[in-house]
Amino acid sequence: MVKNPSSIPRNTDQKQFLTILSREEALARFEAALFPWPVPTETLRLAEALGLALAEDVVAQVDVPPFDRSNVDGFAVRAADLVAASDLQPVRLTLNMETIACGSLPQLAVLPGTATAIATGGPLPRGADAIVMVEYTQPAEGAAIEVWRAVSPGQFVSSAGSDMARGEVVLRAGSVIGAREIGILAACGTAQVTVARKLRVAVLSTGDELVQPGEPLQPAGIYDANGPIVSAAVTENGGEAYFLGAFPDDEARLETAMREALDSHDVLILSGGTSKGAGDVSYRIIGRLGQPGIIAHGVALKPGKPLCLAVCDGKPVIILPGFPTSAMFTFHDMVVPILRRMAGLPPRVDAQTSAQLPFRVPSELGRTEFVMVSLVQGRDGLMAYATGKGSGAITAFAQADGFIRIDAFVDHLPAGAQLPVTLFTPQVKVPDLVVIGSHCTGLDLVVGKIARQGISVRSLAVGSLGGLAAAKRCECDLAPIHLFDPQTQVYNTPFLGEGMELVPGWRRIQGIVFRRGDARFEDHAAPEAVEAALADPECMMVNRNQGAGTRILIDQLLGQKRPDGYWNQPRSHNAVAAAVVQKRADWGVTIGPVARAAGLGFIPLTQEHFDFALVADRKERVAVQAFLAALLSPDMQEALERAGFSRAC
Ligand SMILES: Nc1nc2c(c(=O)[nH]1)N[C@H]1C(S)=C(S)[C@@H](COP(=O)(O)OP(=O)(O)OC[C@H]3O[C@@H](n4cnc5c(N)ncnc54)[C@H](O)[C@@H]3O)O[C@H]1N2
Ligand code: MOO
Repeated sequence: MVKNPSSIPRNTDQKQFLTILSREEALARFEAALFPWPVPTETLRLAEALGLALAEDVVAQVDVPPFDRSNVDGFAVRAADLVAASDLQPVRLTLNMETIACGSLPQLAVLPGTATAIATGGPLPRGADAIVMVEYTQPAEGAAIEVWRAVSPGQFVSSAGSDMARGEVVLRAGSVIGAREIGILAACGTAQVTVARKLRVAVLSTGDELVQPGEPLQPAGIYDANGPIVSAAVTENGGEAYFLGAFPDDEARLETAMREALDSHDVLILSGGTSKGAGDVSYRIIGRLGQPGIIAHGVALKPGKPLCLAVCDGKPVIILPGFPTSAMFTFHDMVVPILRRMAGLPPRVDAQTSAQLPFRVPSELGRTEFVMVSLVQGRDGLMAYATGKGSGAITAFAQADGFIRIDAFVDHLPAGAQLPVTLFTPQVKVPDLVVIGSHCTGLDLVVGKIARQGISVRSLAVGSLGGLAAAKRCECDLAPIHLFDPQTQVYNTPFLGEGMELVPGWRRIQGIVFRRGDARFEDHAAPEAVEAALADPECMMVNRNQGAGTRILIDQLLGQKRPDGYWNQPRSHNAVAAAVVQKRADWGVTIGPVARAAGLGFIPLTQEHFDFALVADRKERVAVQAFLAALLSPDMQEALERAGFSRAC
């Protein structure tokens, strides 16, 4: 990050920055500098070894089962005695005077013409070669049984070593120990195993602006998301994360922290400060930490270009880009394979599926681009909606089902392209209800209610027109819309396509927001307030983007006027409120609930209709019915009113 204007780097400061390598080249160089790496091992009790990889092959020290064992309750016999046994001609066998239970050692041999009672799991007595099930016998006079079934030799007997034989390799080095592996080890009497010990990974965030979650956010502060993300991702991939905190861009302090981290850990992962800002110091420190130092700084990846990979005296040091989505993506794509190999774990296997793009996806030439996507079921298969809000947005990664890859020399993918999608989860999880269109905090209330009923909902914010297009293609159940038709002066209904029905939602009051106490607005009606704002050259507005319903309203208010701030055109209601709260603007237009939540003054302008275009074909689906019932329920109507929305009459 850049601290102050005087520290913005001039060209001469930048010669050491970013020699961009391809992803493959960067990985190959990193691996060549790091491996062979002596996997650190430790010997642990079985229960402690869960999730770790075996460092050595495990050889069975005993036979399993250790003796020939009966698999059923019945009688140990000699098969030859029963060759002629049948329903009509049962064979009589004399009983030996013992019963072999589990754990009891047989004392008497089974001689021709005799049988010994035996339980499931009991050791086979000398002389016997098969078991006859108790169901095919009945007691006979004089301590004997009658048997009316023949048995073959070995029937219902597991012979010693048939499961695992002494000396056999039962688990190979590299196997990850789960419940099944623990079963194998316990069954052959192994109490301790030598495993690759968990990698000790030091995690450190950098940036003057970073504030730890739970602390108050100062002006221009940002909560440290990367620290917790990277720590959790290290743990998820079998490492032991040590989060050392967020450090300001102070070269001396950071260097001390990095040296200490490297002394006591196997790996050091930082985030932030890898790009071009003069405050970006961590990569400079690496040069002094050990040989060979930086291996790659700059990878032709999007997101993730400023990734920095280094090896300092045998230990990897990685600087992830500061933007959380870039940090998460580069960690999963470039760092996880290295960590797993260092930890003796097998490579991660990502599941794949195939899906179609609903929209054209532009891409930057020269960088392999990874675009996060959310999957929904379309008419002819899965559709992949890009969830991109830029690498600064954390939800792009968190809400995605997977990602698509766009080659470096492709500048866009056309709408309708069928592509492989790499999944973040082992299987595609198609949600019960899909809502695509405009977003509103009121929608969160309804979705929350049905989610508590166990219905999974995917809600994608692509704007009203994007929602209608998805509804037309049958990719969603409901499209939330708020579109005003100036010709008919009617909201939403004129925009419905074939096969769609209107489900009334709620009304949102659009109004002018201002900071309380501003005499240009306080206690004025809208026309006077706008007049006062336009008359004052110091008064700064914040606009909305083209295509937003709110923008139509603002244009009506302004007529031909273009006051200062007109070209600041954020894309959301909340951004308008934030601009006014933070004094980057003095007024703007947003909806009542957002104004109220931001503590701003509010002059109502008009009521906007927020409704749903329902895909009629999907109306009878259980999840759709649950949504409609939740929407109409009296408690939901009350909750919407409490949040500042009014009923659709
Ligand atoms: N002139 C150029 N500027 C930038 C370039 C470029 O090539 N030329 N690359 C851009 C790219 S791509 C990325 S990615 C970012 C990464 O920059 P840094 O790694 O130097 O990261 P910072 O500047 O420190 O921070 C960027 C951004 O992320 C926020 N951040 C940082 N750490 C955290 C954290 N732990 N938790 C949450 N958010 C964090 C930080 O506040 C900034 O908003 O650079 C572009 N710039
Ligand atoms: O490459 Mo950066 O990581 O996209 O924002």
